[in-house]
Amino acid sequence: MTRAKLCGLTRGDDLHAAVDAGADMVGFVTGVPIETPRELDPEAAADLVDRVPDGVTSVLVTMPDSPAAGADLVDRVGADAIQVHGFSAEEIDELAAATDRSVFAAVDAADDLSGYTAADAIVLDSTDEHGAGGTGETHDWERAREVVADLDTPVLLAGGLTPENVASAVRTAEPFGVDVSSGVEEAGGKKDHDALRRFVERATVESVRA
Ligand SMILES: O=C(O)c1ccccc1NCC(=O)[C@H](O)[C@H](O)COP(=O)(O)O
Repeated sequence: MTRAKLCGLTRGDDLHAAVDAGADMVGFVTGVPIETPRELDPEAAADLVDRVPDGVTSVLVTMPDSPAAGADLVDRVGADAIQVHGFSAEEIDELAAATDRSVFAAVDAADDLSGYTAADAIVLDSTDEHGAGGTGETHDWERAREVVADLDTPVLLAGGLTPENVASAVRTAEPFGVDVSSGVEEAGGKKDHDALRRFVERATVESVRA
């Protein structure tokens, strides 16, 4: 069954709704050098991470200055996994060596991914000029399908997914999982609880049919 990662959570009631909707992974954005309504300070992220139930993977989403800084931050926040945007394959190697948490490499779908072998998962995203995610932009799902087929590493398809398009995305790319943030918001940083539920339902129903 396709896994669902619900990302950019900033409020306790949104976390609760994401878990109730059936999220496999929940993401919290901390330590990014761009303006985003989804950013939390590390203490607020740690507080939400503490409230993630067993069986749901907590993910720190960040853009650290160095692999060592990423390893320190994920320890401080206490998340199960660290998702890093904007790192080269060599920096992902260093991060994986510096932490015992899972490492998700968030990369632009157009990038060469062959070197990212140390990552536990690839988040295949649409990124902005800084390498940041949360863009709400889709990318070529046929190319994503080739990436999924070529890599041994699990791929989370991200970028512009919504409750309306996620079934088609899953059918086309057949990823290990899907990742959404802005497509399930009622306003910047605030999730629409009905959209969270519909997103997970449609992502997983489609994968059962496939
Ligand atoms: O959400 C942000 O503002 C953000 C900023 C900097 C780095 C990453 C960020 N978000 C990552 C995600 O929320 C998701 O992993 C992914 O990019 C999907 O975003 P969306 O296209 O909004 O569904």
